[in-house]
This record gives sequence, C-alpha cells and structure tokens, in this order.
Amino acid sequence: IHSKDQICHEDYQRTADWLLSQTQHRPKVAIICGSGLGMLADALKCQDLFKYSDIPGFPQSTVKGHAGRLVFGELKGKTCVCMQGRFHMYEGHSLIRVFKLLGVETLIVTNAAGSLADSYSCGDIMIIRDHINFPGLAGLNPLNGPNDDKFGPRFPPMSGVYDKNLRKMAFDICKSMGVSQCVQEGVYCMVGGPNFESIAEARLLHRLGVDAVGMSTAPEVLVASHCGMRVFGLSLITNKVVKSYEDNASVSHEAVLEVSKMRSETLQVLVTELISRMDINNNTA
Ligand SMILES: O=P(O)(O)O[C@@H]1C[C@H](O)[C@@H](CO)O1
Ligand SMILES: Nc1nc2[nH]cnc2c(=O)[nH]1
Repeated sequence: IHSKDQICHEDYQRTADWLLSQTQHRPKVAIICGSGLGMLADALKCQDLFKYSDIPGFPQSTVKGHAGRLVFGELKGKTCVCMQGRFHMYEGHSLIRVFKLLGVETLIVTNAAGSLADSYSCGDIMIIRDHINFPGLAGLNPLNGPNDDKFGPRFPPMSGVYDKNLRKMAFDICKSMGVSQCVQEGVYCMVGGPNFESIAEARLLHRLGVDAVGMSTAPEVLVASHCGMRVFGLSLITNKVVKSYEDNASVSHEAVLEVSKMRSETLQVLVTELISRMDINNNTA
C-alpha cells in the first residue's frame, strides 16, 4: 500500500485479513486522531495495539504528534479501532478501505485546524458540517483511477456526508458537558500543505466562506463515504490563521500540538459519549 497507483482490493484485503487474524476485536467504529489528539485512543479498554511498522502493507506515520499505532478496543461496550497517527495527502497514503474490510460502519475523524471565522477562538471545537476539498477541485482526489465497484460507485454524491443525527447528538453532548460556548459548527477546508497559509491565501479562503483550514480529513471522508460509511468529523481550532499584514503572529506545528494537548481531554469525553450514545448496528444514529 505504499504507492496509491498499485493499491487494489486484494492489497487492502491482505492487510485486513492479517489484522483480523491478530485480534478478536471486530470494530464497527473507526476513530482517526488528529495532530496531538492521540490520547483519544487511551479511553479504549482491552486494547490490542499494533505498530504501523508491524502491519503488512501499512506505511509509516511521519508527522510529529502522530504516534503510528493502530489501537483496537472497547469503548462503552462498542468495539472500535483507533488510528493513533494518520497519513496526510502530503505523505501519500490512505487506508480507510482497510477499515471497511474490517467491518467498520462509522468513521469519526478529528483534526487540528486553523480558524478563518472571526467568531472562533483558539481551543474551540468545530463540528464539521461540510468540507471543501481544495486539492480535489484541482483533480487531486483519492478516488482517482479505475473505480472499484466492490467499494462504491464511480460518481459518489458528496452532499450531506457529515451525518446530521450525529452532529445533533454531539451538540447535545456538548451542552450536557457545559462546553457549548466553545463549540461551533462550520465548513472545513482541506489544503494540500505541508506549508501553512500565506496571508493572501488566508484572505481567499475567508472570502470563500471557509471556517477552518487544515491538511487532512477530506480525502479520508471521501473514501469512507464512497464505500458507504457514516461519517462524523471534529476540528480542534489550534490557531487563528493570520489574515492581516499588520499581524505579526505566526503559526508552528509545535504550537498546534500544544493546543491539541490542552483540549484533548474534552475531545476524548465528547467522542466517548458520542460512541456510547450512537447506534452502531444499522448505520443510523
Ligand atoms: O492530522 P491533522 O490534520 O490534525 O494535522 C494538522 C494539519 C497538519 O498536518 C499539521 C499542522 O500542524 O496539523
Ligand atoms: N493548513 C493549515 N493546517 C493547520 N493545522 C493546524 N492549524 C492549521 C492552519 O492554520 N493551517
């Protein structure tokens, strides 16, 4: 699975079969941990843990703040698999289809993102209502190439991809956690990275109605939705994107990780409660 040109159903299946032979867990929910959010996996009980380097067909996670482990376990009686370390498009991989072949029905995706929306603050949690896949608009799409009908259709719709019921459920949970004041719902824009935005790019994204920008999530969501998974997404706002030439602030990956760590416990409680409340058998919340 190292070059996306060579990946076929059999490659994904081989990796899935190996994992199924190594663990008794049969996950219905997959969680992808964003930068610095790896502790989302810590809540899993009865863990089976695999380093990416030990999994046949898995590439290495190369970004700091992404441990590079696949963790299987139980969360409030639901079987989950958690990616402690994601692969970004700038690293060149996507492994969502392995989850599909493991039997996963729901994908929960998290990320660290910078905010464009003026009303957002650092540390806010944004429930993703929709996304703009910027590389996709220019033809860089994980669904490029011959379509494998065993996974999904050639021309998948992308309206209503972020499940409405799960979004409402998350809002209700935030209310009961007493954190509604720092919860937003908005549009996430994926850019290719790995650089952060120039001021002119930030202004462009702001004008386009983007609320938060990051370098992941959209490709994973596309592949998950293409193969029929239900999707829920959260962005942790780790920084405000600089939009003014008078503003001397500047972002760094270290600063992103610091804010992620500060807020990861809140995200862990939210994700745990969401999984606890969701129906996982028939793909409806
Ligand atoms: O994996 P995510 O999307 O959380 O990572 C974000 C985007 C970049 O990869 C990195 C920049 O700090 O964090
Ligand atoms: N592209 C992008 N990704 C991020 N990830 C965390 N913060 C940011 C940001 O400001 N821009």
